[in-house]
Amino acid sequence: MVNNEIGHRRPEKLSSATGELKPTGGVMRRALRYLSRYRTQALLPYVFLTIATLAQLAVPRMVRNMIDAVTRGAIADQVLKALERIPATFINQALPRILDVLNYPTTWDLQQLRDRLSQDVSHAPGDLMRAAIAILAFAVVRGLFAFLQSYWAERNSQAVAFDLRNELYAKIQRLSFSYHDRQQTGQLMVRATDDVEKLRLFLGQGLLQLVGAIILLTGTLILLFSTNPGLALTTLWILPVALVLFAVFSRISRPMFTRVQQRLSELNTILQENLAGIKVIKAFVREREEQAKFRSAADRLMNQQIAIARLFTFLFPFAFLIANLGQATILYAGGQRIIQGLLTLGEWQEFSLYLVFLFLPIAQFGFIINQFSQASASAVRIFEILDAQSDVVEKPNAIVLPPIQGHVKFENVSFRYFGSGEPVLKNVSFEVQPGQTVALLGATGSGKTTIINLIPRFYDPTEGRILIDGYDIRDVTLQSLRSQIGIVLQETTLFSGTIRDNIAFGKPDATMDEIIAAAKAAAAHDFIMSFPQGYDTLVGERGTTLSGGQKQRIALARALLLNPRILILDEATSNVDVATEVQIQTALQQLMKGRTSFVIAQRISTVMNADLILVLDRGQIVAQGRHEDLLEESEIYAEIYSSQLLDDEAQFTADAVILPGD
Ligand SMILES: Nc1ncnc2c1ncn2[C@@H]1O[C@H](COP(=O)(O)OP(=O)(O)OP(=O)(O)O)[C@@H](O)[C@H]1O
Repeated sequence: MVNNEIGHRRPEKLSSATGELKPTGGVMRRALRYLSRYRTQALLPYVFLTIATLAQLAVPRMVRNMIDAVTRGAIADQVLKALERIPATFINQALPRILDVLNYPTTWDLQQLRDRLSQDVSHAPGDLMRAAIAILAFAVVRGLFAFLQSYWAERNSQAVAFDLRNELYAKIQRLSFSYHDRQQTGQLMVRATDDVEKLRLFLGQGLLQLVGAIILLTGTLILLFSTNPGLALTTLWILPVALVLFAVFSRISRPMFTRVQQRLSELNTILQENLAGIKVIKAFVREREEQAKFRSAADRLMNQQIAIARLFTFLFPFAFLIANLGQATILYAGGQRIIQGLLTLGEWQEFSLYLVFLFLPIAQFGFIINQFSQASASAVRIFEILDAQSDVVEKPNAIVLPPIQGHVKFENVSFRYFGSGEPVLKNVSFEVQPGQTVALLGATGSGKTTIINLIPRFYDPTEGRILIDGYDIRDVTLQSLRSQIGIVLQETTLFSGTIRDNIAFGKPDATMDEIIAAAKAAAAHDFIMSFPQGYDTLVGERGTTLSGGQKQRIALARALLLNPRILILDEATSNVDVATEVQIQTALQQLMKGRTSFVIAQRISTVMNADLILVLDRGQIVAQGRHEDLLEESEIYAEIYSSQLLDDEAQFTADAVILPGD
């Protein structure tokens, strides 16, 4: 038995539509690695931040110097005036006490004291000026480095977002069909845009704020304790209280942020489906219901966001209460120490300012934790995609498929879609010689599309194997395999751009002559030339709208340009008129000539001309052979022939009549 190991492989982690996965520290470490790719550039904002924070920390000390200079000068002035009014005998008696109270050496005489007091008075304006200039200088340094820090942080985080978006896009492109079968487009879009933005915000701002807050907190504590350990101790109680407060808030808010992302994804899914299916909605007059569906999703998103806003309106009053209590403690305990002569006015003010610096980082921690929660929830959602394993993987030692002849062999191929119990294909075996045309016939859901999806490895068989020119298609590189297979599906997708770009989609370096030749063979040249801009006519979302038949012929030209040895066609001509049908029919025959072609047949002519007809019934080949033989041998074929194809006979006759002269 040939068991396909790859076919059994399932994605390790299924991307959850609900995003209920728990964020882990590991994902954030991994996200940080994206930042560390930028090495020195990634460190710059942290260097600037440290300088700006140190400048910020210096300011209260300058304020203290300023106040102390002013009070010293003012007190000296008053003492000088008092000394002039008191008789010298009294002063000389009390001099040692006076010197002691003023903190001067008790051995000084009156003249020395006077000189010193005059000096204090005359120095005060200079000290005041110097302190003011220092405050200004520190403010300038802080502002300048804060600017540099923000600029580089933004630059780096944008670079990370750029990398992540590109990686996500590349991965989404690489993931197999079965992954996309299970994913909602809206979900993928939110992950590639909004989730990347959330992670970027944390890497750009949150992380920097965290480091800034840690420096500020540590610096403040060191300065407080070095100034007055006793007073510092009295303020410390606010640290644990604030930490508990913010921890509680972050715990409550974290799941709320995850729910916001889910609601946003739901809203996007509805929006995306509605935009893609706008015609169906209008045709079935479902605008009102769809609007209601959208509105209710928008409502759920809004409610979730309001819930978060409500939570945070509670946080601020609490935070301010703690800050004010801290201030009150400082004012009271500091005031007492001043009365006892243990603290200067300047130190009192310095403490009061540093207290703000103590509280600020703690308040920031609350926000940073929330930002971290949001970012890690988003990172989980992003890495889920990046880690998703494609069901169709290229072997590490895959070889390049050499130019093929087009011999195709299915050996006992069975296939089951992910999540579906019953196999959709059972023991399918057939062989096609180079250049032959294979027509696939069968009731709807019998497995025709599934068979053709296996040839370019959009899915891998669950059992059995497929050989092209004797190569197991799982042993060759996807690029070399798919580039030799041309596919024209019923539903034609054109991309925004010119007609020329669309034809050259699979071979961008094609010359204009090659493009025109392909268009002529696909019976598309004439209608293309009827547009004023010819091959430069814009199509796609904002360009000229082409008819179904025109789009199909562009798709044919696109496949023809690749000159593939194997061709896969899903015949559908129901939406075109007889003349176009004939043109397409001719183009198709042209296209199939000399190539191994697999056609999901709708037309009797295709079936009658086919070298091999595969009749499918519930995933099994119930008959195979040529038309004449099958008509005699297979009851089921005769039935399909009469019920599904015979109706086309009139059409076929009409085509046949027109064809010779075409
Ligand atoms: N992506 C998918 N995931 C799960 N099941 C699928 C998927 N695509 C098709 N199926 C199931 O596999 C079976 C075969 O589908 P397939 O599209 O191959 O039939 P078909 O013969 O091409 O039908 P039709 O003529 O209607 O296009 C069906 O029962 C279908 O429901």
